[in-house]
Amino acid sequence: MALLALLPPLLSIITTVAALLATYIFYRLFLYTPFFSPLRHIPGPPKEHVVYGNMPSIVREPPGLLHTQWSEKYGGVVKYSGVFSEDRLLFTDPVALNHIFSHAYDFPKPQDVRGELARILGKGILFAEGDDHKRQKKVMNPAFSPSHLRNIAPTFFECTYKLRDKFHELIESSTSDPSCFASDASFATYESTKPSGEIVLNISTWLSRVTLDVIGQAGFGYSFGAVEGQTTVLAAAFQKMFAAGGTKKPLTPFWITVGRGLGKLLTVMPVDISGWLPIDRLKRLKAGLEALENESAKIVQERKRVVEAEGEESLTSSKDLMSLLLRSNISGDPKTMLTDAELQGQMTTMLLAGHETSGTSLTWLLWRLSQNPKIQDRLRAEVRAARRAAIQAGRDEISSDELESLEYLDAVVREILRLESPAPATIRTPLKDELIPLGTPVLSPNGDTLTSVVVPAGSVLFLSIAAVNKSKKTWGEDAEEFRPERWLEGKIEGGVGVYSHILTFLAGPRACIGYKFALLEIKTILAVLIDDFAFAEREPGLEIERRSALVMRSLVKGEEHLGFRMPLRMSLAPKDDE
Ligand code: HEM
Repeated sequence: MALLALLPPLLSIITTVAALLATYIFYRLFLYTPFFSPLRHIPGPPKEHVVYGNMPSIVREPPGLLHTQWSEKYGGVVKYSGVFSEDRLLFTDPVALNHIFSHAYDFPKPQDVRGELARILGKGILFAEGDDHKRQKKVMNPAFSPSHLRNIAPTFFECTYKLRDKFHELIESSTSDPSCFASDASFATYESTKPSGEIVLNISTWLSRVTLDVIGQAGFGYSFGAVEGQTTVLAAAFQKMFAAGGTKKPLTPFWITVGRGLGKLLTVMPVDISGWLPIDRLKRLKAGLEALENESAKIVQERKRVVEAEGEESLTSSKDLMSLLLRSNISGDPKTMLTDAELQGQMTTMLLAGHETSGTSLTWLLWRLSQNPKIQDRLRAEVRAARRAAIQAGRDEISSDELESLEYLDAVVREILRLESPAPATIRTPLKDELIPLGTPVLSPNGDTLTSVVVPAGSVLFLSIAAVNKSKKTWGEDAEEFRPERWLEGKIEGGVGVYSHILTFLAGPRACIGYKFALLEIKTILAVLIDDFAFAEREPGLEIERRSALVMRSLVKGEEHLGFRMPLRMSLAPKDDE
């Protein structure tokens, strides 16, 4: 009876809450953005969908395309709608971007985009914020200095030689990869008609393996043996994660909305409930991350044990980044020392940040070269001339400094990093209301000229790397073309970034700490491979699609169901006198 008496007031509370919620949703969806949002004066495309905002066309088009088009049409700051009609600000104006990146600590990554990765990498530099980040960066900087990179350059060559030898073995035994073809029948046709000395390989798998070996060896003195086909616990963890991190189907606005809602929920929950959710992808990601965390902890502990048993000298002969970190941690100021958890966080961070990024850059690069035999020839001639000079000087190989001085190699690498940035964008949110200056004013919908914009605390700022790197204003009408020669034609004006006017490695205190490592790694792998091998498309004009899955991956158009791949024809490169 008593319970029954409670029913009417309970019902009335539920009705009131539901009515308030409905009113709030109506206000957010229909009234807030056009009439009350402080961002309503910023130009941008009309909202397409009441719940999904502009997401339907963003997911329909190739990654970054709409952001590039919007910034061309509306200017360096554009307002568009995300899921739940959340206002998003797209910034491409170089002055605005410099302001945001140079005040990096006032514009951290939003909590919900940090997601699951941050749970494991939380103690590493990528997700550290404020003073923690400054302290970690100070300890880590020496490990990425040019002099230290010179020391680890031989490791880059050693790992690449293993890949080169493997490719020779596969060409000699005429072993193509059947998974590069749409069907058994098309593989059989290729096998029966192929020119002698040619094979087809999924180049992205091999480049992913070699960059894993490089970061394992140069980063931690750890041998993944990925090119040789070994399966270590760490390599298996990676495999799990990247299988989980990518989806061959484009995400629909509905699933993006669910994903964002879930991300927000997970960040506000006091306990980690992600393992209980019946989502296979999340479970695999979590299992991979946990294995990664456990193995990293073991490696760090083993290193520390050796240092404790044998003294600091045990590190002197080791050239990997972790040894250097341990050394600067021991000899540095105790106040700035990294904790064990932070050391381990750096290891998982570098494995994640420094492996597939370089691997996919190389994949896109070999694809572009496969379409451009003339660029391949010019690059090969430059590398061979440098090798001949090194051999005449009594050395086996070109030095890292000589590699750095090769102009055309440098132009090719800059061009691929401009055009095919592994990360297409990043997101930031201001901690407090901010006034962001614009280098070029934009016109608001009511005709006012805006020379700066006020962004309230908590706004979502979408910083499109792709749009900046392909801006016609900076790069000219052929901005979308792969044309390394542009880097040899004189001074480039405009753009923004820590490296070469491009945003690929971002800018300011939160720019990629490993970018010089990545440049040397990419140049080494490319120089070794291009000297020995020639690359061509599987079929002339084969269409390749881009899909953003942690990094920008490749799919063959019409064969998307077969997963991320980059099938290329490979043969021995002609000798100089041929
Ligand atoms: C082509 C290769 C690479 C690209 C395009 C790249 C790009 C980036 C980008 C865009 C960020 C900033 C992410 C954000 O804050 O939203 C970043 C951060 C970072 N990268 Fe790289 N990266 C590459 C290779 C590497 C390598 C080889 C390493 C390590 C050996 C590395 C280590 C890091 C670390 C530790 C951070 C965090 C820096 C911080 O927050 O202060 N990266 N990278």
